[in-house]
Amino acid sequence: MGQILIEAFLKAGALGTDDIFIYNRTHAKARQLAARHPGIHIAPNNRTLVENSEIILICVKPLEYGNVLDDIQDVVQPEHLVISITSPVLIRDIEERIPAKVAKVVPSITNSVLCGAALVMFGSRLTSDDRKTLFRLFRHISRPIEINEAHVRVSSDLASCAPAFLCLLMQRFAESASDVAGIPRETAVSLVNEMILGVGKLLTEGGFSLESLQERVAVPGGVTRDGLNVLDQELGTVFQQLFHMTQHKHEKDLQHVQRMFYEHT
Ligand SMILES: NC(=O)C1=CN([C@@H]2O[C@H](COP(=O)(O)OP(=O)(O)OC[C@H]3O[C@@H](n4cnc5c(N)ncnc54)[C@H](OP(=O)(O)O)[C@@H]3O)[C@@H](O)[C@H]2O)C=CC1
Repeated sequence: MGQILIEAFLKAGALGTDDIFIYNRTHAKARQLAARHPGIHIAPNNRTLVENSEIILICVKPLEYGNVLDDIQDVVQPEHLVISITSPVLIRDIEERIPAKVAKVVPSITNSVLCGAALVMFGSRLTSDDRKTLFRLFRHISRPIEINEAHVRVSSDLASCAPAFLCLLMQRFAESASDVAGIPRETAVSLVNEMILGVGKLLTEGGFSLESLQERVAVPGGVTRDGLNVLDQELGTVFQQLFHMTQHKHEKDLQHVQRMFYEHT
């Protein structure tokens, strides 16, 4: 995600390569990224990165947060803006460990094409100017939407996991078309891909809502209306089950991450 975010900010012209310092545990990965974007600075460690930066994005897996905060806690200052991109590490737990202003922004792979939402949550130390700075930065690559941290899991499901969920649904959709009606799979996939792009535009730029688009396409007694009825009946509680699973996993992850996190204090 760190790489995706850097490349999105560069693509959008929000930052120049000279503005960016990176550090990665496996140094070769940082070198590869810097080689692709000459001008990016490679820091030798997390401490030096912080000493050279105003805004710091932590893009490691949840269980690595403790290590990164250990690395930086002596050098990070109250004026630094530290942004976490992970759901199960709570803002208040980071604030307890470092004196910086802390925010959480959960991006989505859709941000790599400068689309989709970024979920924004503010810690207690950000001023209104800091909030504007953060929104301005992420507006270059996404539609930043402020959410309550208590809803981070379900919001991430909808904004960040959903590209994968939707691709599975669309894959099944195309495969079934091929199985039942004999259309070549590649043709079915191309039709579905183009349709999804069009639906995205209709919902974001075309003035349609989820409901009004269904109404617009489905005429009473027509095949779309019958298709909607089949979907309505057969989908049952599948999405409720999905969200129960992610909520349950989030609770377990929170407990696990918090245990690991406080082992570092
Ligand atoms: N994947 C997604 O779509 C999304 C992910 N996220 C969040 O982003 C975070 C990262 O996920 P993702 O990019 O998929 O994970 P990856 O494992 O692909 O990337 C994590 C990177 O962090 C590096 N790293 C680990 N420990 C340290 C350390 N102590 N100091 C410096 N670098 C370190 C790893 O280096 P090494 O090469 O040595 O392993 C690796 O390159 C997660 O917390 C996830 O929840 C948020 C939104 C969407």
